[in-house]
Amino acid sequence: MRPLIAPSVLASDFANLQSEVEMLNNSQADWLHIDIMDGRFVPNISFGFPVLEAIKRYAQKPLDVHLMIVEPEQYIERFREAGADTISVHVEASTHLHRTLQQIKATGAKAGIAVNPHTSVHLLEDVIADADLVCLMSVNPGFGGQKFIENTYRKIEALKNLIIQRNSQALIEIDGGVNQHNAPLLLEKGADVLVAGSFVFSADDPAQTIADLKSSK
Ligand SMILES: O=C(CO)[C@H](O)[C@H](O)COP(=O)(O)O
Repeated sequence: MRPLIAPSVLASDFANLQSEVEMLNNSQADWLHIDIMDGRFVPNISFGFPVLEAIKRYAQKPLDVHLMIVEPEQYIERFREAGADTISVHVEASTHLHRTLQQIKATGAKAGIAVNPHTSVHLLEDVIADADLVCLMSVNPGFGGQKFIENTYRKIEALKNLIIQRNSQALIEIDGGVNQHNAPLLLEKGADVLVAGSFVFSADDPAQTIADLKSSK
């Protein structure tokens, strides 16, 4: 099956956000990946509700919102109101992850779990059946343009096994350092969704780069 492609808006030109979103509307992108950083969970601050609402005004595709924030449960409803279609919270930031996944679903959004590179996917054993998506970080979160961490391939295999064992419907999303070179092996190992920021937005032709990723095999 062809992968879902979710370009990361973090790497776009914020001074021309409307035209960047329109480019994505006219491309083969499936979702828009939106990174929310609070300067506490990660050592960087990106943007918040007003920018998400602005993106939503122009986006014709689902918004896949990745919360890199502490106490994400405090803001779930507001992110949904601002336009999120999928909301992913970090397992490392969620004391009551099962409850938070139900809270996300109660808003009508899809519920995702994001996992840092150092965190074992086995921690998800008892919640994987409640997740619609697992976002495996293939860089340490906080910044675009970092080098892909090779151990991610092994984690995809372990996660895929867990999903099968627990009869979960969760999609596996890979986020960080994704490019045309590592995409084929990521898909072979079991990835369903590829997030790509700098690889897409630094290309001469971002829409063509998205199309190339979409036809990776
Ligand atoms: O979550 C993120 C950073 O925390 C970004 O989505 C991710 O890094 C994608 O950017 P790039 O493709 O440039 O690595």
